[in-house]
Amino acid sequence: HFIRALMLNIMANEYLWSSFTPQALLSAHDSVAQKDYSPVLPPLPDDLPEDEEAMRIVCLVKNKQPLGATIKKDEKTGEIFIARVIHGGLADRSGLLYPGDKLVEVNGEPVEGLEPVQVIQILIHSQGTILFKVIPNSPQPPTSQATLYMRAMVDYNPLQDPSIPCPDAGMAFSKGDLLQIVDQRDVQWWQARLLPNTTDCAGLVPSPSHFKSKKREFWWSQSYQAHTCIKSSALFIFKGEEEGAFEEKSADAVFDGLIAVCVAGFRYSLRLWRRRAPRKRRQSCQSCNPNSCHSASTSPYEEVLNYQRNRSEPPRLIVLLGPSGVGVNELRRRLIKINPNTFQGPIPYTTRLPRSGEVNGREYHFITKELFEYLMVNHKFIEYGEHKRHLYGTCFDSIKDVLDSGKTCIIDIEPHCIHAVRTKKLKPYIIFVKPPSLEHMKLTRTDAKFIANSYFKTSFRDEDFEKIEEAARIMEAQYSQFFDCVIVNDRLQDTCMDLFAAIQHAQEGATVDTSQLDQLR
Ligand SMILES: Nc1ncnc2c1ncn2[C@@H]1O[C@H](COP(=O)(O)OP(=O)(O)OP(=O)(O)O)[C@@H](O)[C@H]1O
Repeated sequence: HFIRALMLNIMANEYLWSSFTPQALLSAHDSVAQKDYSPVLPPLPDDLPEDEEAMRIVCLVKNKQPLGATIKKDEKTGEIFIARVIHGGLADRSGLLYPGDKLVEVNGEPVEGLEPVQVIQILIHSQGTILFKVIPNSPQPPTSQATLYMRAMVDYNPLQDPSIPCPDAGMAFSKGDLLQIVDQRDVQWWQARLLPNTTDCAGLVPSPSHFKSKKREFWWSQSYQAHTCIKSSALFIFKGEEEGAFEEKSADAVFDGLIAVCVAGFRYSLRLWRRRAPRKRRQSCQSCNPNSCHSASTSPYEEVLNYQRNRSEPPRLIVLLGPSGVGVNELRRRLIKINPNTFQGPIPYTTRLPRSGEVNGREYHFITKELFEYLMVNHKFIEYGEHKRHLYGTCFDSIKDVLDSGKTCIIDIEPHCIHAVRTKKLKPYIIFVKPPSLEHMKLTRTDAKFIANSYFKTSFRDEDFEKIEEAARIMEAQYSQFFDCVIVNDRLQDTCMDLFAAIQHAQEGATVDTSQLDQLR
């Protein structure tokens, strides 16, 4: 006979036994009392019959920690077994209860013929100590599994999932959450912890295979839309009636206050294009590029690694995105203006001829239409479009040039281009610039001007703030799983500081001069 006893604390009111499904949750709140035992426990039974099967007796004393196990009934034999031991729970840490162990008695009451829910009731109504008598499952080989880290691409709520074996043992998560996958032995149900709380008891989450087999069920609030690629002919085009609102370069000068290399015309053209009603414009995109499609799947998770930058590596690409008018360009411009040796934007490509004073490779890379189209069909652009019959585009090579120079490349993109930049090489750090409350927008944007649909700079009206807020909500609902950081653009100076700190964090290991922080004010 193999008998082991363990004195554990349990508190009855902390039980999670709320599941009354056939595979009911067996979860008590207890912990190994390593040191002091209170109350003093009764002696272990010494009158065990000689012919009894090998048994293990586990004596528990209630406290606040979860037992972390589930039970289920064998429908054929009526026997009750431990179905699952949850990683990090007491059962797991004690090493005394294993999946497959047959439950014989709880507090001296035989469980034979009982339903799992009745077993749970015994536990709920138990005071002080609880004695489990189990017939151990055959010894299980120790498992050595690598811990995986995943980013959730969907929201999940176990309480709305009819397929989970035990909702109370499930773990809810939201898009963008980081999960530590601690147990993948069950192909359908993984065990995971929600980072950064690595000491918590794990919970059940659906595995990707489960997701595949259950993807039609309602609990996946799947708002992610796989990117649709368009043919190279689908450029965004400024037609006659929109032309002439500004001379492109002078408009940059008006808007940005400086005509710098980093704020060249494509940016402005792109912003004009973005002003067009979505139904009028057609998106260009890059997501068919095989190098960038790895993340555009409909998998519920995406594997991630802890990033520790090697100093010999180029800095990560910094991507800003946010609803139009929230201040993305203002923030990018300020960062680059104050730290031109640290930050830079990519030089755009264009098919138009250089104007007086413009230098190839400074304001733009001036190239032929044939070359532009060649680059386009070969997925070399993140975004591209046509303005006044000239093509403009942001090319991956321009980003690479900045990164190779050791500077941090900052770009701002439309959210549908996220997939294009999410490559292992660029390791983009995606920062969502979020508007503050309507009230704060009104307070802080009193002197601000933005480009309205008419393409003329104008002051913000209340309805513009409402549109920004609504656009931010939609963007967040659809793309938040890709955000590495969210920064609320309330007071401009504070936002600049936050942005600077976030970029510094992203480039951990990089030499970002913090003495420049004051200049951002
Ligand atoms: N935190 C802020 N406080 C006050 N004014 C701000 C703040 N952020 C931005 N602004 C001002 O709001 C206006 C619009 O900002 P900006 O042009 O950067 O918007 P955007 O997000 O880049 O939009 P788009 O890309 O559509 O042009 C500018 O006048 C800018 O100076």
